[in-house]
Amino acid sequence: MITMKDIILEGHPTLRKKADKVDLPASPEVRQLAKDMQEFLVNSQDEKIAEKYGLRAGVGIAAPQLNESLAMTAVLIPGFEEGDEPELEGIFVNPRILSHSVEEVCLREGEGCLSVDRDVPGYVPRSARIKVRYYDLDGNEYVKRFKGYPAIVLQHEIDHLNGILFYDHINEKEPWSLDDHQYLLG
Ligand SMILES: CNC(=O)c1cccc(C)c1Nc1nc(N2CCN(c3ccccc3Cl)CC2)nc(N2CSC[C@H]2C(=O)NC)n1
Ligand code: NI
Repeated sequence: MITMKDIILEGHPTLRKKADKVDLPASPEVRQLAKDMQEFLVNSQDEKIAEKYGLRAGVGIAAPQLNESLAMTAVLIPGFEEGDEPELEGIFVNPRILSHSVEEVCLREGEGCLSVDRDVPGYVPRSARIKVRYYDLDGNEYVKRFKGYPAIVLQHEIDHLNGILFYDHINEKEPWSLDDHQYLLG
């Protein structure tokens, strides 16, 4: 199982690389990596398992964070109530943002990242709505639109595939400022 020692931290060069495209249909190794990434997210969100193994909770993880420079990310955003089906769950292979809104949203509390083990305060402006083309492990193509928290999480994870970290987007001079096309979420 993946634990925090497997997740590389800022300063590691792989986090700043553009990840390679995944050959599809995916090899058994890539399928196993995808499975391990999904399992990590489930474990990280389970209070008992997270506590037992010292896992930081996440709703997304990208292969480069495991020092695998591959364009693949796993997302698991739980539903609002216990027992609800997830708000978003899946493996996104070779994702590409095809178009996005001018309007931007920020998480009210800022963002955290499994590869950044410090607090970096400030709003992280992201497109409020995105249209994403991606593939599944068998090579089937999908084009879907996302908004709200799922859109934020997907942009955070797709950034990892392009060597971008969340704090690259924070306004250095006024980290908690918003201009007139930026809104708070949540
Ligand atoms: C500095 N202030 C903050 O971080 C911050 C502070 C407060 C609130 C938010 C909302 C913040 N922001 C933030 N909180 C999250 N989690 C909230 C808790 N949750 C979780 C925790 C426990 C069980 C199950 C779950 Cl689900 C896991 C996810 N996740 C992200 N990000 C940024 S996009 C990718 C995503 C990610 O997975 N990061 C590791 N940001
Ligand atoms: Ni991250």
